[in-house]
Amino acid sequence: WTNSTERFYRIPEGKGPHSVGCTDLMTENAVEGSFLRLYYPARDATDTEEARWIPDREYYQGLSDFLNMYRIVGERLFHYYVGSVTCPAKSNAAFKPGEKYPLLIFSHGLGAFRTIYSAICIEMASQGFIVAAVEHRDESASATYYCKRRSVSESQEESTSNMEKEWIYYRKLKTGEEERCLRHKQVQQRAQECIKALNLILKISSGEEVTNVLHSDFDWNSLKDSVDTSRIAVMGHSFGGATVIESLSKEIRFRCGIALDVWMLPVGDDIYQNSVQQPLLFINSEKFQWADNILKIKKLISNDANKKMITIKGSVHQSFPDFTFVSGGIIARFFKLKGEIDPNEAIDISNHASLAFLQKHLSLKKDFDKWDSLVDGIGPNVIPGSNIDISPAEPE
Ligand SMILES: CCN(CC)CCN(C[C@]12C[C@](c3ccc(C(F)(F)F)cc3)(C1)C2)C(=O)Cn1c(SCc2ccc(F)cc2)nc(=O)c2c1C=CC2
Repeated sequence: WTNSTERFYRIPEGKGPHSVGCTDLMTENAVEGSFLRLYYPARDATDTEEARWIPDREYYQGLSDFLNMYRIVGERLFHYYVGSVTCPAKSNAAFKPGEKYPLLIFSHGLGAFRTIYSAICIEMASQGFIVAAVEHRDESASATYYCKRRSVSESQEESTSNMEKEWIYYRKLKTGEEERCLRHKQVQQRAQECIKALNLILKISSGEEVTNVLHSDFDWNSLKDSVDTSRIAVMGHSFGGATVIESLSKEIRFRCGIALDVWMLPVGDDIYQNSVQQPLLFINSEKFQWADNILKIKKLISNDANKKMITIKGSVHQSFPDFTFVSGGIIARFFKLKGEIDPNEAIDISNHASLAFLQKHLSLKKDFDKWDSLVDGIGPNVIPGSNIDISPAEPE
């Protein structure tokens, strides 16, 4: 939330050569369907307006639940402070045809949902990626929904659309419930949803007709032959980082992965038996990580030159989601939404390292290799490996 001096806090625009559009896609009228926000290179358009950052008020209710606030308090606070925030992508703007773009699948964190990593997704789209930010239905999102077809009798007049939104809210851990077990089950579902989203986007690129149960005037046929099917990667934050690891181990078409401040708890032990062959970049914040988590990352990296870890100095866990840009003052400090490093600087380091890593492992023909040094942890505010000391304590 911004007080008067910070009213200019906005989610940063993409810095690449392309304008960015975004549109929502939901298939099937069931929880098993796909739900994603697509960010894509768009034709320059002045007439289209920016997309709403948090599109439904139920997301505020879900965030209140997740943050253990009373819904009537949280819902109004969020509506008042961020209800009018837009993300710097043109809603349903015309897709820019003409080249095949690499594809990025993005997986959100615990208590998050598909729209709140727009700074990362918009930057990637502006640099020439098609980005599908999936919304998980594993009850780890603050809120999500699917469209249930209303029975004929209920939909009174023709005018009211015969679709109603069936909301699924964040599932808290029950007392006595073992967290690792729940999160391991959820990460499997999350990986399946990333693979389903991949198949859906490939189906659209192949020219097949898909039904979008969310009626928007976006022309999905314009995406025919738009995806470079040999250049596909998966990216995610925290729980979404664990989803990256699980997705790589299950789907070889994901050529590489990027895990932002990964939460390793949900990852099963089988992963450490060389189940991840693809290149993998871990980009950590300075403050979130702890020894056990770093140990698991190191076990996964173990002497594989294509698996790397870097840490952004002065950053925090919330340096990756968008709240770090739209918040300020006491709230930002109370919830640790910003680190010592300027939020824009932190996200630039993360995005530039990501682009250099993607160029290398997707053999892109771009100039992202100018940021190669960041992937080796060389540059301002970045270090190789982790700042967490895990050397086993010397015997007293
Ligand atoms: C409350 C008790 N506890 C429930 C388990 C939540 C504890 N918590 C720290 C929080 C998230 C916090 C947050 C956000 C956003 C505002 C806002 F006001 F700006 F909206 C405020 C306060 C509260 C910082 C996290 O869960 C951190 N975390 C996250 S945060 C992802 C997220 C969620 C909602 C957002 F709006 C933005 C980002 N994603 C993960 O995958 C994992 C973890 C931890 C392990 C795995």
